[in-house]
Amino acid sequence: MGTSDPVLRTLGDDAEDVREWLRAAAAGFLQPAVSEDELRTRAGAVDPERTQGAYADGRCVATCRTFAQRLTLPGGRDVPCSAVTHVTVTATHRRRGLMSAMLRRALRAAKERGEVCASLIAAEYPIYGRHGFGPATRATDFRVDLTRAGLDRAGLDRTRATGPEAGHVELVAPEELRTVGPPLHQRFRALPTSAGAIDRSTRWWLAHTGGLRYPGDERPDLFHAVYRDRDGTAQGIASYRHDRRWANSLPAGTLHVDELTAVTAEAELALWHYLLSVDWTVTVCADRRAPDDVLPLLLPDPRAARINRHHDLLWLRPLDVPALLSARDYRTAGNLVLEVHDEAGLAGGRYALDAVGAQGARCEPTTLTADLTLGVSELGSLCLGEESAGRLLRLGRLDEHRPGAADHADLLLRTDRRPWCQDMF
Ligand SMILES: CC(=O)SCCNC(=O)CCNC(=O)[C@H](O)C(C)(C)COP(=O)(O)OP(=O)(O)OC[C@H]1O[C@@H](n2cnc3c(N)ncnc32)[C@H](O)[C@@H]1OP(=O)(O)O
Repeated sequence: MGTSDPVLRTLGDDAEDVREWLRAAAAGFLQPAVSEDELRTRAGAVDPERTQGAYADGRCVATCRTFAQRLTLPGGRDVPCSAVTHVTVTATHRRRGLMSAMLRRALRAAKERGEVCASLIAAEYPIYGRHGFGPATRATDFRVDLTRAGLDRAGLDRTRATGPEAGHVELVAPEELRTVGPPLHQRFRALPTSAGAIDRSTRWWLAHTGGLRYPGDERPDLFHAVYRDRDGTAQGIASYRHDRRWANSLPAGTLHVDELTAVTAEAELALWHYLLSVDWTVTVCADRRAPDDVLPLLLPDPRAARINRHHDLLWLRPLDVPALLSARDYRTAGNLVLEVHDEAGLAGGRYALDAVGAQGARCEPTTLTADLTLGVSELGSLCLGEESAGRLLRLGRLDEHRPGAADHADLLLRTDRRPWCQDMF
C-alpha cells in the first residue's frame, strides 16, 4: 500500500499521462495488463479536460471520466447530459473516499458546463444512490424458445410479402450500416416515445460495425439487416450473430440479437419476424430490450419468450431541475410543486411544474407550498416516467403534503411507452 495521500487532478495533454490513466482504469476493471495497441486505441476516446485521476507515489490509483451525451426525454426533445464512466479505484486504495471525491468534482463540473443531468450504468446497485443517481430505465433480457413459440403464419406472410406495397428486409455490409444507421438512429431518438435513448458517436458506429477493434476483444462480426419501406427508405435496423450450430446439434443453434432499432411499427414487426425465422435457429436471445417490447406478443405462445433478466440500466442524476422538467412532455395538463433535497447542493430547491400536456411545460423555482418532498435520486428515477411516485410513497421514499399528490405526479410523469436505453457505455 502506498505511503502518501492520493492527490486528485484533471489529466494534462501529455500522452503518457493518458496512458498511465488508461492502465489504472484497466487495473480497476480487473485487467492486469494492457497492450500498446489497446492503449493507442482507447486513448482516442479520452478527453483530458473531462478526465480525472488520483495519484499516489507517482502512480495513478483512481480514475473517472465524463463525456458529453444527449438524452431523449418523453416527447422527443433531448438535453445535454454528462455521461460518467471508467469509475475505478485500484484495489489497494479502496474505501477511502476516492470515488466519492471524484464524483463530487465531476458533478460540479457538469453543473458548471450547463449539463442538465448526469448519467451512468452502475456496476453495482448500492454505489451511486448516495450521490443523487436513481435508476431511470429498466431493460429485459429475453430468450425465445422457437420450438415452443410455433410459427406465426400471418407475421411471416407479411414479412415475405412482395410487390409494390411491400417493404423488405435486406442484409447490408458494415460500411453501408455506417451510412444508414446514424440518421436512422437520430430519427429514432427524436420520436416522442423514445425517452431514455442516448446518442451514438462515430466511434460507437465504428466499433459496432468492426471498424474499430479493441485488442483482445473477441466479439464476433455481426450481420446487419435493414428494413426498407416500399419507397426504399430505411425504417429500421437490426444487428445479430449466430453461433452457426444446427437445430439438431447440442446445444442447438442460437441467434443473438445485438440491437434492433425501428422508427415505424411496420419495420419493428418485420425485423422481428425476420430474426425469428433465420434457419438453424432454435433459440433467439435478445438482451437489453425495453420491458414492454412487442417481442413476446408477436409469438403465438408469448410464454415462449422467457425473461432471463430484468434489470436497471440507465441511472440519472438531475443537476438542473427546471431545465430537465420543462424539456419533457406530460401525459396531461396539471400543476405540481416539488421540494427536492440534494445533499451535494447542486439541484435542491422548491420547483413549480406547470405542465401543458404534450406541448411541454414550465418549471421554475417557487415559494408555493410543496405537494411532494423527495430526494434528488428519487427524482432521477421518476423523471423519465419509469418509476412510480405511488410506489416510492409506499416505501417512505417521498413525502406527500396533499392527499393524492403522488397519484397526480404519476398521472403527469408516467409514459405510455416505458423509457428505454439499449446502449452500454
Ligand atoms: C459508472 C461506472 O464506471 S460503474 C464501474 C464502477 N467501478 C467498478 O466496479 C470497478 C471496481 N470497483 C472499484 O473500483 C471501487 O470499489 C469503486 C469505484 C466502486 C468504489 O471506490 P471507493 O473509492 O472504494 O469508494 P468510496 O470510498 O468513495 O465509497 C463510498 C461509499 O460507497 C460504498 N461503496 C463503494 N463501492 C461499493 C460497492 N461496490 N458496493 C457497495 N457499496 C460500495 C462504500 O462502502 C462507501 O460507503 P461508506 O462511506 O459508508 O463506507
